[in-house]
Amino acid sequence: MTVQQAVLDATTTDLRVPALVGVLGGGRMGAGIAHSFLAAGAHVTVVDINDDAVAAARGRITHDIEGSIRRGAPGTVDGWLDRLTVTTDASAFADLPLVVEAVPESIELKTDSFRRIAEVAPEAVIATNTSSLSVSDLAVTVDNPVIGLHFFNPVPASKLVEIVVADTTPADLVGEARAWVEGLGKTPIVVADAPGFASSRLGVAIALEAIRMVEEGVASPEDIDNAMVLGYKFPVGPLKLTDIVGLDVRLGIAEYLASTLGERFAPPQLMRDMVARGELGRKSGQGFYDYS
Ligand SMILES: NC(=O)c1ccc[n+]([C@@H]2O[C@H](COP(=O)([O-])OP(=O)(O)OC[C@H]3O[C@@H](n4cnc5c(N)ncnc54)[C@H](O)[C@@H]3O)[C@@H](O)[C@H]2O)c1
Repeated sequence: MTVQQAVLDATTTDLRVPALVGVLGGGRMGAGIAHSFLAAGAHVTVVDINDDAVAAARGRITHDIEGSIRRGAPGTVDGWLDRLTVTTDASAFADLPLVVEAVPESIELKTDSFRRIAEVAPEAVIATNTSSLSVSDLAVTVDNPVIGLHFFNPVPASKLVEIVVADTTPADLVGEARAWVEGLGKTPIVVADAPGFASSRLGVAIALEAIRMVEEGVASPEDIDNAMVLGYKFPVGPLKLTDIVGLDVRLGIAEYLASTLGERFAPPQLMRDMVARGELGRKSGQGFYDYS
């Protein structure tokens, strides 16, 4: 289907997201983001780095589509796939109104990616899925309008999207982004471009205090998690969640927050020791809990 046909289609349907959406990087998050926009009726173009990555991205998105159809979403797997293009050719982003950047978390890689998007789509809104980098620092590399759209993992099941407002984000784009997120069936929260945004900052703060409590022998990991699950209705305790996210990942975030927001985010010694021992949580078989 041509771009023009797609736009024509969109004018006859009731889309609450842009009719044509690009996603740079079809990994864990990019594939989920592509799936969400497909579910909302958009035509989605995913660009990844080589043929293997393209095949893997297509596989992840197809898997998510099959899940949606199984759970009763309208249409057929093939019908959804007709609206999906996965390619290594970034010029496929030409003329798209929105490109979501979901490449790995590296400032060099992301600024380079922003420039590549701007070259082929100088008018596009660029939305970054960064979980920790400054959106304002990324935005200065291009003339395009830029905003943060911080999706959560796994994207299909997560209802939250943080809209991160950079220094240069146009005010009307914040309202548009809210409408897009609602159009995806998710709930937006709007946050300033501060380190850790809202979710990582608060989530990591609670986890660090829980780890200090284990370190000080206040209670066992199970009992600390139960305090929050049963006492405060957390769906998962802060230590179990740290195991799921990965102690190394959370250590990196804590170090970044300590360097930007101050000593209150300094990682506890127990956390450093566990990471040094390779106790990274669920993925390594051992964290605050034993998964072996
Ligand atoms: N994984 C999470 O839980 C999570 C949650 C929220 C936000 N994020 C953020 O989302 C972003 C992506 O994370 P992820 O977990 O999906 O990573 P990932 O490693 O699963 O996927 C990254 C994808 O980008 C592709 N890629 C690498 N270099 C590229 C390039 N130059 N051009 C095009 N594609 C390229 C890779 O081939 C891969 O498919 C990061 O900024 C991360 O911080 C991750």
